[in-house]
Amino acid sequence: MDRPMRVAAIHDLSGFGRCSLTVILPVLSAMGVQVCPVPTAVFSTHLGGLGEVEYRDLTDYMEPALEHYQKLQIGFEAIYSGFLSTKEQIGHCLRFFECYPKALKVVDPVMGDHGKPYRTCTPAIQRRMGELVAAADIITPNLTEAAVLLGEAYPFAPLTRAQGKSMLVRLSERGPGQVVMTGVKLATGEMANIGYDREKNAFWAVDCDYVPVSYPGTGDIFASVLTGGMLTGDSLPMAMDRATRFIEICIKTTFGYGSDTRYGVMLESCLPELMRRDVPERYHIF
Ligand SMILES: Nc1ncnc2c1ncn2[C@@H]1O[C@H](COP(=O)(O)OP(=O)(O)O)[C@@H](O)[C@H]1O
Ligand SMILES: Cc1ncc(COP(=O)(O)O)c(C=O)c1O
Repeated sequence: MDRPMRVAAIHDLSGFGRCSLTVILPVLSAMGVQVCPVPTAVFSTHLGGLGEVEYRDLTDYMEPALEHYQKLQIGFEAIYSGFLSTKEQIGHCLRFFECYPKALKVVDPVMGDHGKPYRTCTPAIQRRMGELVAAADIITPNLTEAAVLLGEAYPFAPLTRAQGKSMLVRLSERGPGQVVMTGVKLATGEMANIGYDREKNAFWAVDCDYVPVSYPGTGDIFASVLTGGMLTGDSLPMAMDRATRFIEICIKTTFGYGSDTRYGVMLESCLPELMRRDVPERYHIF
């Protein structure tokens, strides 16, 4: 190949606060993957507690941008979607999928956290997100999003291994051959990222060294490192492990400095870690 792997990244652009395209671009570039951002909206900051946000919707931009790429015969090895603010944007993501049938289709179904949908995530978006998930190869819901996709109540109690596996399998039955659930509290007391590969009939877990603080953008960093790993030769558990370990470094660094949590993790100091490409070995069979 005469160029790096290339990803169309369909997400919002939050200017301040280190989430969505603001972290996805540097993460994938550091991993040697070219990103073509397809912004769905521009926000002055993310929506997590930084006051009245200045906002421009870009739903109308998505289809013409796709047509332009098609006209130029630009190839993409992956189409990766995240935070979507209107149900029409989900239709545009599906068009990207149709136009690039060979691309790896990664859907981070950003809809909520801690048992609650985000205020922008209307019932219509929740319904259509199911269609996008059905067309995906890999999905990366947190536990809240997994429950929404399955139409179940959020499980407040820690999950047993059997419950975790059952959720992974049932999500995979909706379409995607690989499912990774993030931030799962297990009955063993661990917090883990758990994954399932339907074709290989394999279940994986990577334990997280939990830090008692929450930052915006960690889900986006997780899914982008996972995507970068999958495009550059990692197996699913290796990519899960790489993503988990990298966020852990970002979180510990940021927590150590005691920075305002609303400003996100100190990605800039941690990016060199992603370039090392050591072989992950902390994952285990779930
Ligand atoms: N406080 C934390 N301590 C350790 N790891 C964390 C913490 N917060 C997030 N992570 C890591 O980042 C991943 C994604 O974060 P999560 O909060 O689950 O995503 P989302 O932002 O989509 O809800 C987690 O699965 C975990 O690996
Ligand atoms: C505008 C916007 N995009 C994306 C995200 C996703 O962030 P996370 O990676 O924490 O799920 C958020 C969360 O605050 C957000 O407000």
